[in-house]
Amino acid sequence: MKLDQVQLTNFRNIKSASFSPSSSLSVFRGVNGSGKSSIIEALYYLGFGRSFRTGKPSSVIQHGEEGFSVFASCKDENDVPMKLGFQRSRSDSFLCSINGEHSSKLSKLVSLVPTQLFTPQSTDLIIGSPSERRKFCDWGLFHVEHGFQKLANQYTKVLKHRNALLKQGANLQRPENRYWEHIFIENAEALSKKRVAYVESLIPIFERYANEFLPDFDVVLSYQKGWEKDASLAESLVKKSEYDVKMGHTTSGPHKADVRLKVNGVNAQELLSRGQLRMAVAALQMAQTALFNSLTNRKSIFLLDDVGAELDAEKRERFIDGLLFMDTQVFVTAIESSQLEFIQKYNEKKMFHVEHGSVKEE
Ligand SMILES: Nc1ncnc2c1ncn2[C@@H]1O[C@H](COP(=O)(O)OP(=O)(O)OP(=O)(O)O)[C@@H](O)[C@H]1O
Repeated sequence: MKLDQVQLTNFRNIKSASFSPSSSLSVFRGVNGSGKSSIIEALYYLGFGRSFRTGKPSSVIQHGEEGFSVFASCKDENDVPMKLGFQRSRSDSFLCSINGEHSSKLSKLVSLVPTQLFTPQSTDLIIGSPSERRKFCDWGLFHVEHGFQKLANQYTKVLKHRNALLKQGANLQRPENRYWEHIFIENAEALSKKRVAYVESLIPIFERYANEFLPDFDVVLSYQKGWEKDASLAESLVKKSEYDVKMGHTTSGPHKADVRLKVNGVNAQELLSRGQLRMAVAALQMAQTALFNSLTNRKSIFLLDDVGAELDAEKRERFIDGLLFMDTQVFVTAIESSQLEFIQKYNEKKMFHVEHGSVKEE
């Protein structure tokens, strides 16, 4: 999917803006507060239906206005034109639209716009909680495996049910609860199997990028299933049954899984500098992009906000080179053009100047 026209209305300081991005690289330049990140945030809405900067959607709506909208026309993989949109109002309701058809279901829209984001905060993928890494893994699965979302939703439902039983002090090993335990294990193992297979496919691709971005380190990626290594989930649940009742929730299962990154044998954050952590994130996202391309034959969108922050010029160039090589549609923001001198070499690019919420092609 490539966006060829974008229209924003009442989005933060952008009253109304319309631009035609390059199918390859689009660069947005402007001073602090001009509206660059808002453009990235608006595009992110098409890929995720939410902001990456705030959990309060009303903060995104322009002061004094009732709602914002993001519309894009694009071409799908078979070059068929499509019109996509996302609107949100202060009453907290949202509406997605695909070729003029409105819906309050997000999954169809976001499945059409596979998007990844890299910002100075992206190191959270490594130093943040395991849920960040599960989300990363599930993004890939959502976009490559039809039916994955249904499986993940089903698991969340049965987990909730199991936790409710635990809160009531129920012993889940007793015969009257065996049915629920069976359903839980079945769903948990199905979800876990998908994740294990996905990370296994990702590892060799990631290692290639890690060698390129962090050549001085021995970087190892692995998946931890969320229960004892050498036991089955059923065995772990039996072992933890008393503890789970005491805690009032389930402490084994894919909701406790993690994707670990070890560098020279220790956790990545113990050894890598902030810039190196960013490079590790870049390698993970490049690997995800490459795997997505090879499994789906589709192309994705990559948003790079504030690319100058803590990535040296050579790494910035390597990152963007790699993404463009994979035919990704890349959107980049930067304050200074000096941060992106290397982009002179790309023939296919568009430069935009952002000033007080207005966007002009240069
Ligand atoms: N709901 C809103 N309505 C109107 N303006 C807003 C709203 N939310 C934020 N702003 C303003 O929008 C402007 C653009 O912010 P944005 O983060 O997009 O800037 P930026 O160009 O990325 O800046 P920087 O280079 O500092 O990161 C800021 O001046 C901000 O105060």
